[in-house]
Amino acid sequence: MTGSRPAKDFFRPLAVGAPEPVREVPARPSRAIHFFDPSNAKMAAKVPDMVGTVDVLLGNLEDAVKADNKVAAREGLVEIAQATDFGPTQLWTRINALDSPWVLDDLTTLVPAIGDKLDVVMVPKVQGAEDIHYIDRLLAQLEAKAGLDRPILVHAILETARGVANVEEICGASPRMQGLSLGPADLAADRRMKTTRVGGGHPGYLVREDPPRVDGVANLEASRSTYQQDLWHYTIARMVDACAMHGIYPYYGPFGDISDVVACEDQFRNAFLLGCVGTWSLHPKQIAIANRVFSPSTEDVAHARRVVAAMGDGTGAVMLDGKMEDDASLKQCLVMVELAEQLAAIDPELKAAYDAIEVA
Ligand SMILES: CC(C)(COP(=O)(O)OP(=O)(O)OC[C@H]1O[C@@H](n2cnc3c(N)ncnc32)[C@H](O)[C@@H]1OP(=O)(O)O)[C@@H](O)C(=O)NCCC(=O)NCCSC(=O)C[C@](C)(O)C(=O)O
Ligand SMILES: [Mg+2]
Repeated sequence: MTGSRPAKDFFRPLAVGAPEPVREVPARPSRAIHFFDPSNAKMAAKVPDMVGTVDVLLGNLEDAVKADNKVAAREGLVEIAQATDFGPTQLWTRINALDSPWVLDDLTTLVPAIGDKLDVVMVPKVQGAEDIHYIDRLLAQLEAKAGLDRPILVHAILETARGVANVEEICGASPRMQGLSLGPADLAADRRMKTTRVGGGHPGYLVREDPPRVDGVANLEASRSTYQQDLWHYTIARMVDACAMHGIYPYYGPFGDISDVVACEDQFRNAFLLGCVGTWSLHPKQIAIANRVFSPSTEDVAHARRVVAAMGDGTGAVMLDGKMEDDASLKQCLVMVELAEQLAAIDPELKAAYDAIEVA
């Protein structure tokens, strides 16, 4: 069984006339998912000029949009999407939560009006496979009615303890599943964690080095180094495994301290190293950080290409710079090389940088 459907039915459209589900989620670059509030005139005005500068533009309809502006945000998104040629940039939306009074109108308005331009619908506060099944069927019905020829994909935000506990079944609930993001603010609240920040670390979450000992007696008065730990490590790691298992993509999420660009970059890089393919950008200045962090460095690409070249048919073990490389490290390097190729295809600056690498 795949989700609650037998394997033979998993890739069948869920409504007569709906497009065929995808067999494999396309690996489209999505280093930054840039959030904007379509009801905010100043933000909305900036969107057309952001096309081509960011991998994903996301019209946000849920939290951070005032209740009084929900209709204006929905209508604003329709207007922007109809008036804009998005070129290589993907258009996503975050709909309101499934238990909210707005979500049904979000979907029944957006799919007929701009379904042909929407790549992904992000669903907040997903608790389990049943939430994805609901969206899956509804999207199929709306796609069929609108005569769409490709399915809109679904991205779930992990922001409840139940969602985290059910993460594997959420990822496998539908062929529409494109990926997952961490929702650290709602998740912290739901878990009764004691951080009031939107993502990022916390100075209280640390380990301390052992006290020095003199003649076997600990000197508890001595000053000792402490090391801040990552509050989100467990959840991101679980998310990465669940996504990899199902062939879909994990993303970090929001970093709310917009002014702290250094810590933002660190948090993004931790997620990149653990396997995430991208993150969110809440403010234009976070786009460059995400693009930089989620693009392999030229040093990493150069090393990866050297290993690929040195490994010949891909089997056996070789020494490079005093280090052993073998079939498995080759696979690690291929991850880097393939990502670099995908990004070079849409980012001319990166392409030039990667093309300039000389394999020693
Ligand atoms: C943080 C805020 C309030 C600072 O907004 P500001 O106006 O104070 O910033 P600024 O630096 O003064 O802005 C400079 C210029 O950039 C514009 N601007 C500013 N931001 C954007 C943007 N995103 N896109 C396009 N343009 C933007 C802004 O309008 C202004 O334009 P101007 O020069 O013409 O005056 C603002 O950036 C913002 O509202 N960002 C989006 C916030 C958002 O989407 N939050 C929801 C996602 S996080 C979340 O939901 C949690 C989660 C996952 O659910 C869970 O963990 O549970
Ligand atoms: Mg949230």
